[in-house]
Amino acid sequence: ARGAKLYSAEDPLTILTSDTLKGTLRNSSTAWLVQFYSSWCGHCIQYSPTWKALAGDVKDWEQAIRIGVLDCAHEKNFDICKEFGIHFYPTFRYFKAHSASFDIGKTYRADRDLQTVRQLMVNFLQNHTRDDWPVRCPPLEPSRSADILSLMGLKMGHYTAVIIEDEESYVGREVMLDLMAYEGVIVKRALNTDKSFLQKLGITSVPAAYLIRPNGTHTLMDVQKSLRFFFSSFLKLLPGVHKKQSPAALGSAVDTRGQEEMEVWKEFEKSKVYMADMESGLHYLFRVELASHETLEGEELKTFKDFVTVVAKLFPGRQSVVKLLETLLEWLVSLPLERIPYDAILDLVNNKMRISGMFLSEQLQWVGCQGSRPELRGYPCSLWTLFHTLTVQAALRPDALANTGLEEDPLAVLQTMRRYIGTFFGCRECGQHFEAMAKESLQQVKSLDEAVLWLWRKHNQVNSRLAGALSEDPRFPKAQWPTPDLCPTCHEEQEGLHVWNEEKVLAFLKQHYSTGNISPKYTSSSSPEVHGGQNKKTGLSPDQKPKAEGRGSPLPGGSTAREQHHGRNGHGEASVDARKEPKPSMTFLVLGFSSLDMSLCVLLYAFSCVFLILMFIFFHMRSKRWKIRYNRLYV
Ligand SMILES: Cc1cc2nc3c(=O)[nH]c(=O)nc-3n(C[C@H](O)[C@H](O)[C@H](O)COP(=O)(O)OP(=O)(O)OC[C@H]3O[C@@H](n4cnc5c(N)ncnc54)[C@H](O)[C@@H]3O)c2cc1C
Repeated sequence: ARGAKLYSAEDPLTILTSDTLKGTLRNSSTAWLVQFYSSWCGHCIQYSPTWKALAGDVKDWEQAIRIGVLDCAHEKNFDICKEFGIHFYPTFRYFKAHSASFDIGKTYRADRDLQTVRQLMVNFLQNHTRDDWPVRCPPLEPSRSADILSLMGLKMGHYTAVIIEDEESYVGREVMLDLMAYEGVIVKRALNTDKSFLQKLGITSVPAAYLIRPNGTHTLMDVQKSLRFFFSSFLKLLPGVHKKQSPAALGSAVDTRGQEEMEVWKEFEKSKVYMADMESGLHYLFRVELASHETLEGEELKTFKDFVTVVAKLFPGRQSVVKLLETLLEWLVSLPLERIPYDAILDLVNNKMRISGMFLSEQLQWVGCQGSRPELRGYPCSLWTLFHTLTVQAALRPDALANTGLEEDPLAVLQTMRRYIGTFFGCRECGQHFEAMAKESLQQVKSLDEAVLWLWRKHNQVNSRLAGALSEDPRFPKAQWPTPDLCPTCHEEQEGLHVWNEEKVLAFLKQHYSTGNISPKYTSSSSPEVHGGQNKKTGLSPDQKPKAEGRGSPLPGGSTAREQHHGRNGHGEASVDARKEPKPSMTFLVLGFSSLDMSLCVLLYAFSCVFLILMFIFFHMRSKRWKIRYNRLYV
């Protein structure tokens, strides 16, 4: 279980979860801007300071529009992110106020600078109609100059500030929203189109602000700079102007329970590759990342099939996992469908048919990929590890892809990776960067060895781009890899400059990502005791037996790793894990059948009935004709 550490309860925004999201949005009196992020996504990590700063900047607007976040990498939220159709991170959704029915919101690009997003928020508010206007939001339309002039000299008991600006300006609307939570002042805006009005107020440049005092006297507002911040601060500091009591209900949606969990640090050797990382990566990829797609068809299905082909043939994993991948591949190849509901694939990945010796753990066990904080490393690290391993396996076992249609292609693994990353990888920015690198040089790769080196080179390019970024784990600084302590012979110097000895690098990569260097330590057991009735014959090879420490080892608070994975909260109550809810499948003779299986059965049953009836009619007619022809009506 990984906690939502990018944002905390101290930040001026609402942390939403699967328990609170729908209830918060349904019929809300305010509009909402929600960022669906993933705590492992580097771009989300980079963007989080801007999002927090934005939330602080518009804190006073919260009775009109509010800022929220939901971590799709938190296991508790997997299903809700799927329901909302979140495929990439970060995804920004805008939800109108007073939406009575289920609404998945409108997506827009908000990973931009703070001012642009703030102005987008103003536009969103103005998209409301009179009927669904957020109750406490002031009208944002400009006032007529005649209406403003009629206020002059009136004793109203409060200040009226008028921002005069041109049509494109957002300053007036922003100041109106900044002051909506304050008593003793009303802010209006007027456009600079009426020249005589400007003359009467003595305004020569816009934006400008005019102040009508509670006693009716009026004057130009005296601020040093004609900026939103200067106007708003001036008004907030006027005598008699103070903040209204904020409704106690605000912030009630915050739920950070279960997010403070810490995992025990697992000792590991950096010269090894860990099977637990790759299995955890496959678990996340099949059960979370791909599961956000309702169906696979066209290019997506082709990409998925090629990906399964490559992993089924090249993944040097435990027999139980390889069997699952091979079964999935056989099923995909034998199915002539052009469109596959992802639930059918999930049924297979979850082994609903209870096929013996087939199993992929549902535990996230990061070992070589564990981070010093929960939001760091994890899944993207496991994906790199998996693809490096696959390129090396393809080079070490060139016949492994025989009869798959990919056997002749030295680029098979890299092209599959490229398409997977571009189509399904949740971090869209990463996909775009990777695609740019592939476009530039992938075609130059002519052999399986060159493929291994290409991926190594590109990974190092990413490492150097991300060095010092917020997504960098301080305990695992981004460096050119392999570092001299791992491979001294890989490094040389020519005329004082560092150069790679690529021959040695290739040899090192082939050793590092070989089967012999993959440690089974910390891999989860697939025994029936732990996994509720899974088959006893898991097919583990003797050297790949998981060691004792991997089996539900105790974690802080007395919970096991498995319990943590399933979201045990801080109060010792097992939290509801919606993903674990049984899917509507039928149990017949102790076998699990999916709805797809049942539909096929019914279809086949109907076909056999029709076939038998036709056979009966055919033989009946033939025997009748025979009787008539030989005049044996008595037979
Ligand atoms: C295809 C792809 C593109 C990405 N693009 C971005 C991006 O644009 N922006 C962003 O913020 N994040 C991106 N990420 C995530 C980022 O690269 C890291 O995976 C993430 O920051 C976690 O870093 P890490 O410290 O675990 O090491 P990782 O970079 O994930 O490396 C994992 C392990 O691979 C080994 N390794 C390191 N370098 C090499 C190498 N050159 N060759 C072989 N093995 C190596 C090391 O053992 C290391 O621990 C991308 C991830 C992927 C899979």
